[in-house]
Amino acid sequence: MPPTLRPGAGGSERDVGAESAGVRTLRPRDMDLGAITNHSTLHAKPDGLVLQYGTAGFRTNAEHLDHIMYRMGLLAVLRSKQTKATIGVMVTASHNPEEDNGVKLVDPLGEMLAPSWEEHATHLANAEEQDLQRVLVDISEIEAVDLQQDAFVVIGRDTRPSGEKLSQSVIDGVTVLGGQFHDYGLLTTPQLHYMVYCRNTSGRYGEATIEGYYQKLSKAFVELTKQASCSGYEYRSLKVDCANGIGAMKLKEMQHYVSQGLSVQLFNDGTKGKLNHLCGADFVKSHQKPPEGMEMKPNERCCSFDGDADRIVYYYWDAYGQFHLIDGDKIAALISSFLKDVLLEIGENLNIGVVQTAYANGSSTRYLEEVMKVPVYCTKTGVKHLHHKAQEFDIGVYFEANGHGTALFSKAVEVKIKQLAKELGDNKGKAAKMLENIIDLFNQAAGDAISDMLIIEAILGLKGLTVQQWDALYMDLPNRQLKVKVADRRVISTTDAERQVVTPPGLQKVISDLVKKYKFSRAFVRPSGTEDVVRVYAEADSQENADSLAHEVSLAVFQLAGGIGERPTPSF
Ligand SMILES: CC(=O)N[C@H]1[C@@H](OP(=O)(O)O)O[C@H](CO)[C@@H](O)[C@@H]1O
Ligand SMILES: [Mg+2]
Repeated sequence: MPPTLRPGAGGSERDVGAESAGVRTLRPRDMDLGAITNHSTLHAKPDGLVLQYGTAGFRTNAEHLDHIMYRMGLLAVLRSKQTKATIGVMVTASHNPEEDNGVKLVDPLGEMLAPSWEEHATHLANAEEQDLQRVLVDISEIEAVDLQQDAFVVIGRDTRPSGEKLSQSVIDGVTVLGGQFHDYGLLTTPQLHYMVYCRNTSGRYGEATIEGYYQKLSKAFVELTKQASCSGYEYRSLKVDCANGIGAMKLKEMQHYVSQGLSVQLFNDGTKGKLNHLCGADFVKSHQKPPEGMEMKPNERCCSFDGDADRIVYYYWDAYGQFHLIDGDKIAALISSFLKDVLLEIGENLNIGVVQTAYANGSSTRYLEEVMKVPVYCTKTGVKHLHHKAQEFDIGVYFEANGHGTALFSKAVEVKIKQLAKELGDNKGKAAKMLENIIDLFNQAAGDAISDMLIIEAILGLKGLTVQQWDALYMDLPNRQLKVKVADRRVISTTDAERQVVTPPGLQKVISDLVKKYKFSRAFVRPSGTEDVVRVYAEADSQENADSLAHEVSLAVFQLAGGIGERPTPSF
């Protein structure tokens, strides 16, 4: 029996004298199902549209997302009630084209939504109008949500034109379920994660305002640059491609806080170009070439953010006109080697782990394991998997090859380093203070282009490393990524952190045989969680061989996994 209606929408009206939370948590006055349905008709779901909460939430053309936003507002309230904490909702489609948009929920400690709730999100998003009430009731029951509990939701959005209206639909969903909210408006994705983390740790992590974010990061950064031995102009200037996105606005706001230690020159700042079009971290990484709209001189250190500023990659032209990409793998190598050195200096033996995905370049894994002697772990694609694994170490460094990552420090480590910074003198004390600032500079809620950029700049300055020296840590194996269109990408299932195909039968054997034809080679395929494609990755001893292996694997996918449209042709 569905609960009866109560008049009026939203608010935080209490059901006085209700039974204690537990067995059946739903009571007539807890959810105004009538109002939920009425408002839902204003955010009607297009008939037959099925979307899935993927690697990074829902993402598609912005025109198909209004109902999703409303429903994610509803879900955020339930999650907030259940966790008794502030929940975040970020409206963004990251590196996707400007016409797209998307949404993801942020859990209490600034991390990605728990997997069981991703399933609820998918059910709720795909419920037909007449089933919406039932699905909401089901979720509340399964998760034993105490509907008496207050709910608080914070919302942020990137610069997409559709963002404002879609945020409004989220707010509609939040208020109709009686939730309170704060709309931060324009934010980078990691800034929203930061806000959620701050709010749920009573300000211990930082102040939950944009000013608080700038203050925390810039204070740590400026302290670090004071300790740097190299502070010449070339160490302080950096060119940044902002993908015509939110990163430009936020970096402009932040510029004067860090100007003492860093001078940034912004390109693709959104004044002319289109979001992510021929620029941004994803473009640079996948095309392995510089973005348009950036003036680069040989040996100048440059970097690119993606559309919502949670990824960063570095690069430069050498004196011979060759382009060098420094991706997430090399960022992880720089950071973990720096952390190892600092710990050695302090005399602390902590366990550091580096977490990667199958897309990590084979050379990076070899370098980390064999030269740096740090343990490396491989997880499935998607930051939530890496983040989760990284939490197992005293210090967990995680990066996707595309430049999304950060480092996590256990509470015990943070406390210990703070204490050592106070107690120790001389070089040990200096190193402990350095590490204390580095910890503050990392966004431990999520990978963050601004925070990562400041960390990299600080480390290069402290170590006196040029971009070429950093690049020379190891040589990437030539690699290629391709996409194959198939009728239903779910026919491909994988195991071993996505490095082996399970279905369709026979495909793995073909891939393994192809890989054997080349030297230093590796290849794998997996269905994308953000696009309707199957991704193919290959690496080998030469670019020609990597291209050729990737192409052959694409053909195998096309043939064995129901390819549609044109057969893949060699495109390099
Ligand atoms: C190969 C690749 O770069 N995949 C990206 C991409 O996921 P796919 O599931 O591959 O579409 O978008 C994710 C979200 O931004 C990111 O976490 C991931 O690394
Ligand atoms: Mg992004």
